[in-house]
Amino acid sequence: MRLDILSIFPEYFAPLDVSLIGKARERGTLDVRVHQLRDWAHDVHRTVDDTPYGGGPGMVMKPEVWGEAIDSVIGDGAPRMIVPTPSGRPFTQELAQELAAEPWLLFACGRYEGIDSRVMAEYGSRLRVDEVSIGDYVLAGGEVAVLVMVEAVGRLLPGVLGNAQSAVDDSFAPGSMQNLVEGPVYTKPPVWRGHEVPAVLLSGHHGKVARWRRDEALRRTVRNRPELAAALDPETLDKHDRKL
Ligand SMILES: O=C(OCc1ccccc1)c1cn[nH]c1
Repeated sequence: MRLDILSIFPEYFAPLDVSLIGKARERGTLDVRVHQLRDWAHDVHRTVDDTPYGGGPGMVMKPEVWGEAIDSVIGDGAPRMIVPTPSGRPFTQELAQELAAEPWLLFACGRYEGIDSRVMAEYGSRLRVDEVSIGDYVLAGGEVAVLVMVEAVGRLLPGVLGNAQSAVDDSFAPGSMQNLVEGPVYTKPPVWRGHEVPAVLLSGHHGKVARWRRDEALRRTVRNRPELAAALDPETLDKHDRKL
């Protein structure tokens, strides 16, 4: 997968050189290219923003700079374009899986009050353009949201995660974990400061362990995410039972 990221703070993406993503890059699974948006701002101050039409506080990112930058980065190619913004569609594990199947993603990091809307309109006629929100809060810019999405997508790529199975069992993963969060996890020692690991997990009885995990996942979902639990139809609950 090729990833292009356009930002006025390319240094935000140094973390992509480490850990899982770093290894995927070394392996060639991921080809990440970070670009300084200001390289396409030609005035002496390399200005990328201006005051908003209609008035109001803050600044808006200029369409000309974005147009030149995107044209230069994509040529006549057609990546899927993702623009992080609080007003976007929710980023979910399902969308992460969808993006993980894309051969080429272009992330446009907005700052200030956002990017002139005509940029998304201009490229929307030629590319799949999605404005995406990672949550209902406002950040200073899209960079951190891109780091979140790149990690969520990158870990789903073949060979990136040590154990491919663990992605299948992720919280929210479509299929048996849809609308469910994962339950508690444990490792050695069997007793720590008087706290014992639930006996079923030491029983070696895989059916009982799977059922216990499903029940704990349900319990935690009801406690922490009642709105998801409400979405669990009896069929899903039953499937868990049948699956076990
Ligand atoms: O703040 C965010 O993106 C940066 C941004 C982009 C455009 C205008 C203001 C801020 C964001 C919050 N959830 N998901 C994304």
